[in-house]
Amino acid sequence: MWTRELVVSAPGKVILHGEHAVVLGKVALAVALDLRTFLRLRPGAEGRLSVSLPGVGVRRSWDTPDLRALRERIAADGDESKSPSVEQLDALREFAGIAAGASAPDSLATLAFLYMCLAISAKYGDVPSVDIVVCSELPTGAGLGSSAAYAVCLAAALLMLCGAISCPLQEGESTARWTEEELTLINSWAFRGEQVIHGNPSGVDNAVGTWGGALRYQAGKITPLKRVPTLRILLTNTKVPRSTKILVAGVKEKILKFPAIMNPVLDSIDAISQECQSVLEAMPANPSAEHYPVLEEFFDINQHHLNVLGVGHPSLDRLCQVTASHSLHSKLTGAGGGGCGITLLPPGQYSPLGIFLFLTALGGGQVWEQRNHCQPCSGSGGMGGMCPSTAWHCGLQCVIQSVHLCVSAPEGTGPVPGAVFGGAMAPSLSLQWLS
Ligand SMILES: Nc1ncnc2c1ncn2[C@@H]1O[C@H](COP(=O)(O)OP(=O)(O)OP(=O)(O)O)[C@@H](O)[C@H]1O
Ligand SMILES: C[C@@](O)(CCO)CC(=O)[O-]
Ligand SMILES: [Mg+2]
Repeated sequence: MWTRELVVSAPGKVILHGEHAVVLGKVALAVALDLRTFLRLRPGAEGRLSVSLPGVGVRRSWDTPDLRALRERIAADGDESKSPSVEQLDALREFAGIAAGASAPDSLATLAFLYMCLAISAKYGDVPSVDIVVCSELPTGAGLGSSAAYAVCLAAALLMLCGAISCPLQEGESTARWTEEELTLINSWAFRGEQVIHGNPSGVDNAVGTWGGALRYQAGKITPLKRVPTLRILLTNTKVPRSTKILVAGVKEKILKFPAIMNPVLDSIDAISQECQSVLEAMPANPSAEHYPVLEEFFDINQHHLNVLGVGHPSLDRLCQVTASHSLHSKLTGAGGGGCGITLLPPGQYSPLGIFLFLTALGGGQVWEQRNHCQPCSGSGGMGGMCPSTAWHCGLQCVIQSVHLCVSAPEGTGPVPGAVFGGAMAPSLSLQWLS
């Protein structure tokens, strides 16, 4: 099908409002981040399928006849148009030597890979003889949609290998994207990958990973936001590990235990998302300061709600306290329980140096982190050709916290180090040549 190596890449995301409530059908607002996951595809030895996931320490290789036989075995245990069944996942675990109930990153990543590979090839084609490497700029399990970006890349690559979607990249082109129809199919399979990793995903993360940009998501309905103002958001990684699957299950339990208490909280989060959307769409491209107090209050109220749902963490409380002492407002983003928080930065008030100075209080010293880039390049870097180059945010070495500044539009206030999210700049799923 192709002669040169290909790279599929998908963005991570930040949820502004609506995490957890969106699982129960409420509205969420989310934007794509310019931190991406990259999947490299290379033709493999005939009859072998190899996968390497350096971010989670996986390196596996299987004979394709064995995978075909496994595929036949699990076909009877599930409906191909439906979600992965317990029986199918049990059979895949047994095949891969994964203990029942294992939820370590490597186990879930391998299971999602096997499920998607076999389910997609059963429906559209044959098990491919291919070499796959996935690496990411996103921290794993920190609320930035690493699982969804992984699932989106896998879905796109496997569907393309099986001929269910085109290979849109032509010689002479550097980057290509799939059609809306193809993206819809990719998104639906990425959702299934998320089901393997998350248990009960809403679908918002894979939607952002597929389409990029800024969007409103509710019960499977994806609506791009009409106008996205330039917002500066500070992204702070508490580095406290957590699992979205466990946090989502915990919220479900709480709702079942106290429905009369918890349902109004979910309704209130829904209202925050909707009000926030109205404010964002009413803001001009370069927003004046008057809208910020409202957005800040939304952050505060939602953060309290998320604590009520049981997905807070002392590290996130600390982020809120430290930023509040500088009159800034923060909330968790993604599943919570640690991971990342976001802080709204009103225009013109803080320079990167100013932010560095007050955030030292959070980390007790150095707060900026070396960011790993794994842009596709022709070098023979550590990740099998996806050469990880490095850059220092603001030139300051960092040990404890990772911080990204985000803006949503290229005409934002000067070159800001770190991540860019939202609107026109937010890149969607894409396909490139490796060299
Ligand atoms: N680069 C990667 N390679 C392979 N698997 C990955 C990669 N990144 C994430 N994963 C899989 O996704 C899991 C983390 O997903 P999880 O949903 O808990 O966190 P997240 O997606 O980063 O955060 P959130 O869901 O809150 O946005 C890991 O345990 C691993 O199985
Ligand atoms: C916590 C959650 O709402 C967002 C995780 O990024 C889960 C989901 O929507 O699938
Ligand atoms: Mg996830």
